[in-house]
Amino acid sequence: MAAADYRRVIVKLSGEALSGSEPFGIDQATADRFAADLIAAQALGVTLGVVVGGGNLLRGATAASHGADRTIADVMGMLATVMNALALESAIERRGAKARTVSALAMPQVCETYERRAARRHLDEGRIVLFAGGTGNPFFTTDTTAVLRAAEMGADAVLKATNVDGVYSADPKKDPAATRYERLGFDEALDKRLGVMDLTAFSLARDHAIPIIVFSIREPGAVESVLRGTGRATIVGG
Ligand SMILES: Nc1ncnc2c1ncn2[C@@H]1O[C@H](COP(=O)(O)OP(=O)(O)O)[C@@H](O)[C@H]1O
Ligand SMILES: O=c1ccn([C@@H]2O[C@H](COP(=O)(O)OP(=O)(O)O)[C@@H](O)[C@H]2O)c(=O)[nH]1
Repeated sequence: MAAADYRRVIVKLSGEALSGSEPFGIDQATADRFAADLIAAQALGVTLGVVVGGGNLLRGATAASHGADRTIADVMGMLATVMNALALESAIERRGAKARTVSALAMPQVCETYERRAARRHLDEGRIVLFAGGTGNPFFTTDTTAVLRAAEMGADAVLKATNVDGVYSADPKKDPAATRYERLGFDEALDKRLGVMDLTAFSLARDHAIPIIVFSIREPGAVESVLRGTGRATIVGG
């Protein structure tokens, strides 16, 4: 299937990307640019769910390496994803499109609690659904959350929007000689332990035959270009 044929996708947005050129936190101008990008992608007739990370605010494993209790640190990481989702939700709504944050951690004063059927209905009705709170469990990542929600929502693909323009033979930030793949099978990604995504996420995607498209969110309009099949990206398992 060409990327342009996808009807429903889950966009995984790295938390780090939301800080824009700042070292930390939520950069409103960047949130606004992502909102514009998502709305442009939706205008192609694609229904969109978004899983946002929390790395711009807190990563559980990093906090634990500094002495925090891992499970508590992971809860803090999941709470960070809720803040990011709310920032994106309001940026999308400021532009006049409909968005709904649903959280795997119940916080009824803040947003809807994730429930599979209700979330599917929001997508069917054309709302951009922001899946917050990760899976709701420690020791998982938002990459795994994106694949999980893609399986539950009946999505055709996960679009992993990050700070690299695809999957490389090694981490391109550490190895300047690393070469970029255009396409890659799940087994190869798993066997070679290509670190762009965690192995739990890759294996869940393989089990459910959900392709993962990795691309850079730095270019404005990147989500739309990937959906049109014109953007620079690596397709894993497609
Ligand atoms: N084989 C690889 N190909 C591409 N990127 C890789 C690879 N191995 C590690 N990476 C790293 O994965 C990161 C992208 O994943 P992402 O989930 O957005 O960030 P993080 O893991 O820091 O939260 C990039 O910063 C990149 O340096
Ligand atoms: O199901 C999940 C998803 C996320 N997290 C926590 O939330 C943090 C932020 O998510 P992630 O690191 O995936 O964000 P990203 O790297 O995309 O910014 C993680 O470090 C974990 O501590 C978690 O505990 N369970």
